[in-house]
Amino acid sequence: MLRSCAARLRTLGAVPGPARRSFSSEKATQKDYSLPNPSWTKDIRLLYDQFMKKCEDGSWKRLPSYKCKSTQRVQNFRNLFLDTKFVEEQTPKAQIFTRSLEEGLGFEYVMFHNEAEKRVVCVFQGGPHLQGNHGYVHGGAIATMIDITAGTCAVLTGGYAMTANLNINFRRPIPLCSVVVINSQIDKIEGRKYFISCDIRSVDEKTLYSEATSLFIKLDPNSLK
Ligand SMILES: CCCCCCCCCCCCCC(=O)SCCNC(=O)CCNC(=O)[C@H](O)C(C)(C)COP(=O)(O)OP(=O)(O)OC[C@H]1O[C@@H](n2cnc3c(N)ncnc32)[C@H](O)[C@@H]1OP(=O)(O)O
Repeated sequence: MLRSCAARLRTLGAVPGPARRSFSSEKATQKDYSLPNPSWTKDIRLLYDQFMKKCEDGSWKRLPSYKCKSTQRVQNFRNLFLDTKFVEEQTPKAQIFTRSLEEGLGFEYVMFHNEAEKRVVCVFQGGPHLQGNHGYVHGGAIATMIDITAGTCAVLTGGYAMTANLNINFRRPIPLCSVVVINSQIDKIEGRKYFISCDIRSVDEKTLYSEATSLFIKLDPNSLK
């Protein structure tokens, strides 16, 4: 399976040659990485198209995704929660972890948000550099995807929040280079606490790969700096 995955990526030009690095130094920081690219398989394109159709009546929205982008939301976060010295010295080098690998090799995904249902769905294709056990996606990569999907759900519902607790049951291993659907929804809000559940299923919904519950705490500007 890994061989076919690498061959497909090579055909698509997504596997780097010896002189290229895994971590990209490209300047295209304004590129929207949630749009289809040549490494996307038929499955992720199909789901992308289905969700884009659902976006037409405004009930769902595709969420753009950047390596690093200075949006108003990011500026506000910096002002409220980071100290000035850190911002000046470190944030110019900062990049979104899940967008740091070369196209097709790591985290390929697109998220959709349904505001009325307080749900975020992420369509995810785990590339060959996310291997844990042979032929399967690493559990840490799965946890990362659950965290960012649930985290996005929390932030879009309640504002800046951080993961306080994340419990995952890994039910079935996720084959490398396959496409899965990560579904997150807010179960309960208690003050600053956002309880969010998440599951990961196969495209045909028959296989449940992972289930998770999480707690996100809405940030208090006075408690972080
Ligand atoms: C368009 C695109 C949109 C983009 C969106 C961007 C999405 C990005 C997504 C990125 C995703 C990536 C995300 C990441 O990678 S987040 C990275 C991993 N997480 C962290 O590093 C967080 C570290 N922890 C903290 O900083 C603090 O503990 C926080 C901020 C969480 C709370 O400290 P704070 O000082 O503020 O609050 P408090 O201590 O007064 O607690 C408040 C209440 O909460 C209860 N409590 C606290 N902890 C726990 C616990 N573990 N279990 C159960 N309960 C807990 C506590 O008992 C209290 O309850 P009560 O006594 O009031 O009843």
